[in-house]
Amino acid sequence: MQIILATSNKGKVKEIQSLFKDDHIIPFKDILGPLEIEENGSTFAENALIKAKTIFNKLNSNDVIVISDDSGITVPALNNEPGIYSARYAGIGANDKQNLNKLVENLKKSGLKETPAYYTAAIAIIASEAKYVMHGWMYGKVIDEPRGDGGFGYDPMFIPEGFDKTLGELDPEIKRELSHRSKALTLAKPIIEMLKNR
Ligand SMILES: O=c1nc[nH]c2c1ncn2[C@H]1C[C@H](O)[C@@H](COP(=O)(O)OP(=O)(O)OP(=O)(O)O)O1
Ligand SMILES: [Mg+2]
Repeated sequence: MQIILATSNKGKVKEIQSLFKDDHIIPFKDILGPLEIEENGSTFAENALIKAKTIFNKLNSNDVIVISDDSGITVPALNNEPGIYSARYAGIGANDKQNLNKLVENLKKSGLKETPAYYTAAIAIIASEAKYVMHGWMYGKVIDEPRGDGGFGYDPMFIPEGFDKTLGELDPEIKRELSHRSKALTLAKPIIEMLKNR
């Protein structure tokens, strides 16, 4: 049984592999090469399922477990932007830095130096005759002056609840314990164990 990760995001690969130290988790690119997947769902869960299903179908094997992650940041004071559009906030094909800069600009335009925000992760698992989605959230605030270069994406502007440093500045171990991704993957773990052993 192979465990395949249906993501092209290196930051996610690193975090997910570090949460599954005892398993060999293979990014799909190592088997299928690079692939663009259209994420046209209207929720994190739908998009996670689209990614996992696309890779599961391409692999065409009953002997794989495919895991995907669809995630993003939501800022209630900005009409819940960017939410499921986090990866394309500054336009289709935008990189992490451009997306972060766009969120910083929009905070400044609204005169918000800081405001509550949260990350959501939907983790989908697809295997032969099996389909699951789990969610996790991390609450905190975003600031209009990004700090640090740890993590990825919007991390330099996100301060988790109970801290005064951004995820760009904090030890990666703290994100590993608290993140939306780690919470959803904690729920995913027993399901993956069951699928490995069935
Ligand atoms: O822990 C996080 N720390 C910082 N930023 C984060 C995090 N989690 C999601 N994000 C942001 C990055 C990206 O702007 C969007 C995810 O978009 P999303 O489509 O799920 O991922 P992606 O396109 O980078 O890779 P892929 O679809 O191949 O999994 O939310
Ligand atoms: Mg994506």
